[in-house]
This record gives sequence, structure tokens and C-alpha cells, in this order.
Amino acid sequence: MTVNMPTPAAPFNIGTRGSPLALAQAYETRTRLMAAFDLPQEAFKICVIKVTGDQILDKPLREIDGKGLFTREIEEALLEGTIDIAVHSTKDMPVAQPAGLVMETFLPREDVRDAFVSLKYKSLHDLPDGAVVGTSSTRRRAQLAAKFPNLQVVEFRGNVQTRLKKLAEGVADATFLATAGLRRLGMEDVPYMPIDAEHMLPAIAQGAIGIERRVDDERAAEMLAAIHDAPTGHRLAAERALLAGLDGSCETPIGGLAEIEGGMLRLRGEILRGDGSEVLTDDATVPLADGPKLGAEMAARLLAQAGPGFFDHS
Ligand SMILES: NCc1[nH]cc(CCC(=O)O)c1CC(=O)O
Repeated sequence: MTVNMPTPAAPFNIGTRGSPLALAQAYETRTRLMAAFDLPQEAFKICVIKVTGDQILDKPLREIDGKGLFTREIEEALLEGTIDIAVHSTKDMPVAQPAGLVMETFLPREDVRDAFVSLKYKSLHDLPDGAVVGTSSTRRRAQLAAKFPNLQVVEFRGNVQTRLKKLAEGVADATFLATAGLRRLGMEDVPYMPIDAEHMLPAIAQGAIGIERRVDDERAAEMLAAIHDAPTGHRLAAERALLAGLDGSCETPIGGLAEIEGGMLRLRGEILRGDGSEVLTDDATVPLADGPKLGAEMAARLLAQAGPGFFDHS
């Protein structure tokens, strides 16, 4: 190690949003860095940064100019040097970072599956006709409309805690959350049932913590290299290439999942019309190094099948 290690007097500043899930992810990052370099907790400082998106809770995000709503203030702090790294849910991040920043470090991925969450029913298949399901995800909404047209879907925003409170208040019979979020928050007492990817293909990068840094910060680069998980990196490279090729954001109904099977990389992709009336899927396996190429090719194949206007009127 050629770099100056942080000390309690000059700590390494870890930037994060203030939601309980974001904090859990920042703590996990700190724990891994402490272990990798045998540093005390005091050599790190968790810096909570307020972002615009956390202050607007009354509207679906797609009705706001969503670009950077959850990241702008954090990336500014990173560029200014107030923080050394920023910890994110990769799922919520655009595929390209602003000039001067990179996100190349990914921690070992959690469970990628969506979870069915309900205080009244055990699983998705137990929901009666007309049951009310709350979600703000265009992907989950379209997937449900395609497979369970008899459910009613209502808009459901807010963090994990808020959504659970809404369920308890009876605003909906069930909701969907990422299993990873529930696990990271230690919410094992919440009644949830993970849904296999073949029934509900997760969001691209679901369950993966990504860490952003300044491109020219060699100390941060060396420190992050020690906690990077290569298999997760390969999977995300393929998934994010698919997302980039589809020109999608987290507000487009797209599912995607890369897995490593017998040393090969399998990528599944899915795009949906917003109302669930059409679902296009693809599934291919290539050598690990070809993941990004496969992602780009799969995007092109899906878009060719979809034709113009597929994502309109979502
Ligand atoms: N869009 C919000 C968001 N961003 C990341 C997670 C969960 C953790 C993850 O997927 O890494 C969630 C909540 C959810 O979808 O239930």
C-alpha cells in the first residue's frame, strides 16, 4: 500500500443519504474498509447528505424532473472534496457518472429478488381478484399487469419504513420491495416472500451497493480496490450495458439479471409496455469477459423487436 491511511485525526469521509437503508449500506462499506486495512472505526466518518428527492414524498418520481434528484448534492460534495467516496444503491444510479467521477467498486451482491410483502396474504398467488397492490415502480407495475391483470395497482412511494406503515394502515393489501433492502435493514420480522427471477425479473443492479469516487483520487481507488467484489462487477457490467443500450432509467419498465453459472455469464433481459400488454424477453450465455458486449447486443435485439414508441404512454 503506497497511500497514506486515514486516521482518527484525518478520517476518510464516506458520503451517503440519510435513509435507514442508505445508512446501513454506508456502515457495511465502513466495516469492509476497516477489516481490509485493520483500521479503527474512528478512521472513518459517515457524512449524511440531504438530497432533494428525499424531501418530495407526495408525487411519483416520474412526474418530477428526476435527473439527479437523489445524487446531485452527494456528487457535488464528492467533486468538492467534502467526502472521499459516496455509497449508493446501484439500482438507483444512472449508467454514466458526471465528469470527474467513477463508480467501479461493487460490494458482494445481496439477494437480487423482489419480495412480496403483505400483512394479509402469504404470496402473490394468494391475492384475490381486485386486491390492491401498492408500488411506484413502472417495472413492477407492468410485470403485474402482464401476469395478474385482475389486481389493482396504486401508487406507493417512500422508503421501506413508510411503505410498511401504509400496509399497516390498509392503504394496500400488498407491496413489493427488494429482498436486499429488507435484509440489509434486518427486517426479518416483516412478512415477506422472495419471488424467483423467472416470475419477476428484478431491476438491473438490484441488491448491489456501488461506490463512487473522484477519478483522480488514487488513495480512494486503492482503498476501494480492496473491497471490490469481482463477480458482482462482472454481473453489473453486463446488466448496466443492457440498460445503457436500452437508454433506460429507473423509470422505464425494464428488468435484467446477470448470473455466473459454471464460469459463464448468463444475462436475462426484459422490456415491457407500461400497461403490461406486451413483454419482450431475451436470455443468453457468454464467456465472462463478453458480458458488456452481450448487454449491448441484447439491448439492440430487444429494441429491434419492440419497434418505435414501445416505451411511450407508460
Ligand atoms: N428504489 C429504491 C430502492 N433502491 C434500492 C432498494 C433496495 C436495495 C437494492 O436493491 O439494492 C430500494 C427499495 C426497493 O426497491 O425495495
